[in-house]
Amino acid sequence: MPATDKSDRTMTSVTEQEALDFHSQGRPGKLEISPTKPMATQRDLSLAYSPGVAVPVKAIAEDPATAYDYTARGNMVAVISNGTAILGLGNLGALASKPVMEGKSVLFKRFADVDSIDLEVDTENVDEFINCVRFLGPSFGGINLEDIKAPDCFIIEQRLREVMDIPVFHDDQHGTAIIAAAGLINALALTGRDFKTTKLVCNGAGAAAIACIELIKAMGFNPANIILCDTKGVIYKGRTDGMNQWKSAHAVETDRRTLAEAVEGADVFFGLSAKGALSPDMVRSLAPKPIIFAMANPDPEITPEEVAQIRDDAIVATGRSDYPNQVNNVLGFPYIFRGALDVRASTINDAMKIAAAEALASLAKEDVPDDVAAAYQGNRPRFGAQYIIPVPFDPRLISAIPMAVAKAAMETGVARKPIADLNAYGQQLSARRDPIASTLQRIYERVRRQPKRIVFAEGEEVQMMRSAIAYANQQLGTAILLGREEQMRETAEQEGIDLDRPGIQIVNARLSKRVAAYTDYLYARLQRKGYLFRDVQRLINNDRNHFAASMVALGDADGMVTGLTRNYSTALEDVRRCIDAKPGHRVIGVTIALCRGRTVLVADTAVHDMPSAEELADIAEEAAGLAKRLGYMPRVAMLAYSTFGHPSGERSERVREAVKILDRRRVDFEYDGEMAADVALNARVMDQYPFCRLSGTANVLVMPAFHSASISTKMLQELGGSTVIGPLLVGLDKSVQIVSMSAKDSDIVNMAAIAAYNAGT
Ligand SMILES: NC(=O)C1=CN([C@@H]2O[C@H](COP(=O)(O)OP(=O)(O)OC[C@H]3O[C@@H](n4cnc5c(N)ncnc54)[C@H](OP(=O)(O)O)[C@@H]3O)[C@@H](O)[C@H]2O)C=CC1
Ligand SMILES: CC(=O)C(=O)O
Ligand SMILES: [Mg+2]
Repeated sequence: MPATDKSDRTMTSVTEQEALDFHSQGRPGKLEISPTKPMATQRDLSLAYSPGVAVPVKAIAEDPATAYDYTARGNMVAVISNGTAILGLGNLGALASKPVMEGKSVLFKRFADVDSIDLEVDTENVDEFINCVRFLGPSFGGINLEDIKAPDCFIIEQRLREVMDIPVFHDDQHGTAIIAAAGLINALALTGRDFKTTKLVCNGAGAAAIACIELIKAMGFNPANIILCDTKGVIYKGRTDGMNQWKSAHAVETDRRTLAEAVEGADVFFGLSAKGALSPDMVRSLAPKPIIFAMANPDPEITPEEVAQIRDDAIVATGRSDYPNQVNNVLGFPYIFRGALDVRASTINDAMKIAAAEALASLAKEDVPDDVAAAYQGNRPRFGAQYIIPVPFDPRLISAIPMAVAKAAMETGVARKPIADLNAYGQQLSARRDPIASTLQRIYERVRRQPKRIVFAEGEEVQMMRSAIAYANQQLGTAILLGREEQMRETAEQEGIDLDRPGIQIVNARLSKRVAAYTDYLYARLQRKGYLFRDVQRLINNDRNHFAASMVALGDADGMVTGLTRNYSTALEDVRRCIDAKPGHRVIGVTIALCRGRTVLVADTAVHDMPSAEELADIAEEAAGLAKRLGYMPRVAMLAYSTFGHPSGERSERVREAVKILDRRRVDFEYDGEMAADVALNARVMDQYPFCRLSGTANVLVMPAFHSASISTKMLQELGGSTVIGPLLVGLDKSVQIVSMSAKDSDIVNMAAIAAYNAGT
């Protein structure tokens, strides 16, 4: 890892502007609420609200346990803070803590499919806080307390645990402790140490630190070998200044008084304090092969680069995602609550915490399979100093941790709804993985291994500049911004965008030495299609799409992304003047729709207006090919309004004929039709056609015409709450992707990554 200073590091992973834009773009903030039941008709309203709602009300009043059947309670966790210890930023108040709490809520959903809402409670008074939270029990299956300063957090958590009958879990304490313990188990094993004789110094004696020390002691770490420090130095027996009962419980007999004295010869340093607290001299004074967990956020007690400048025998972990060995509670809280909720645990006890830590530690020692390697940005990790703990995106976590937690809850008698079939539970857990996340991860990982040069054709657009920077920052390759440099720089300056960074190249079409080559190339293609040489010159000089597509066609770039300033079909026409279909292929658009854990590819969403039977068969082949490249086993449904001949009608004829053509072509994927969308997507409806050749519900839908494809995917996005990616252009001889005019930065970066992926990684 190159040596950079701390501020550089912060800036190279994401810029401050990127962080603000990320939070403000679209709907401000990071989460929204969406209903799980239809609310469309009078009947829906009668069921969901009065009078229907009275029935579950009475049922719950009679038997409170039925609240788990009739309401969202069982999968709902509140993330609650008063903002008195926001990360390592200190007491910045309840309101300022909201971005962190929203973030924790979305991580619950993203990683473990736990629904969550953030609640910021505007009081620093412990009793007021407790009184506010204690009455919220009926709303939630669990309470995740966050970023509340010590010692208040200890009192708050203890009292709430006593009065509430659902898990109350202070994440900064126990989440952190579980992850740190897992990392420690592995780091000790790697350095040949054990819990009994290792000497550990923990800087910080707040929420996270006290809980870490308590957990590792509960796991067998020798209490006499742990020294705790805070802002006043070593916490020794007899100290009175700045003490409280929680610190006193860990005070030791020692004549060391400062952190510098404490760390001398220590094997392990835990930092749960503040940025920069561990000095280079202190690092020097640690024992051979020291273990340094600098866990303060967002900036650690010392950076891995700083340690590397001093010694090369250390195992270093931080709380950040942009260094190896991220010891951060994000690895824990989503999965721990998943397991606790699934068995309706009344609490999260030590046995469940230890089980989670051990499961996490074991996972790091396992071989990393292909689909998991994607989460590691292409560097398949092997258990060792740079990989003591899995990354948060590791898709195995959702199976391993909740299972361990649920089992421990059952074994210790706190599970109110024990799981009878643990195998089935394991499968349910894997099904909760977000499928597109792993698909996109795979794409990003492959591109990182073979970075590509992608032209961002509308380089003067602010969104393109931001996306290009994100593309380069994510080490996907070189982002080439096409446009007038002066204009670009002026806009960049106004918007606070720094274009002079590695991975960004600016190409000014008018000044490019390649203009003549591109003009000759395009003229040769268009001269018999009614274009004069000067028409082509104008296209190359004035039109970014023609210039960019010619760059790609002549190998000056590997792929391109465009579409922000022109509608899809116009941009596609521009590109098609410069680039043909791949020999033997047909150019089509495929949209990826993700809804409720399912991914379906819909085609053709871009090119063919009313495809013939032959064209429908081609579309099926192209879409199935893309599905395979994305790692899916295609099951293609040829859609129509009718199913296997009923109702009969001329419009379904083409689709039926397309199926026969696929039969004749003997294609190597599953397909059938014609069928209606519900037959294709609903297993119970499909069962009514036992002769249907699909082995399961379809994951590729070939639409009978462009209008049905376009209308249905747009409806899915707007009404169905689906995430929709695309249309992805498939079948072109060179790699081009066109975004929609309303694309967000993240859409553009995804499309650029897909263009890079298709460019032959
Ligand atoms: N990686 C992870 O997953 C997590 C990391 N953390 C990080 O741990 C840190 C503490 O968080 P938390 O426990 O919630 O906060 P608290 O406010 O509860 O505790 C902070 C503790 O740090 C001590 N401290 C602060 N600055 C220094 C310093 N320069 N030298 C020595 N001690 C210092 C304080 O000392 P005193 O008692 O004297 O005031 C206090 O004991 C934060 O940086 C936070 O981001 C927290 C949770 C999870
Ligand atoms: C990670 C976390 O919860 C913290 O730093 O506070
Ligand atoms: Mg926290």
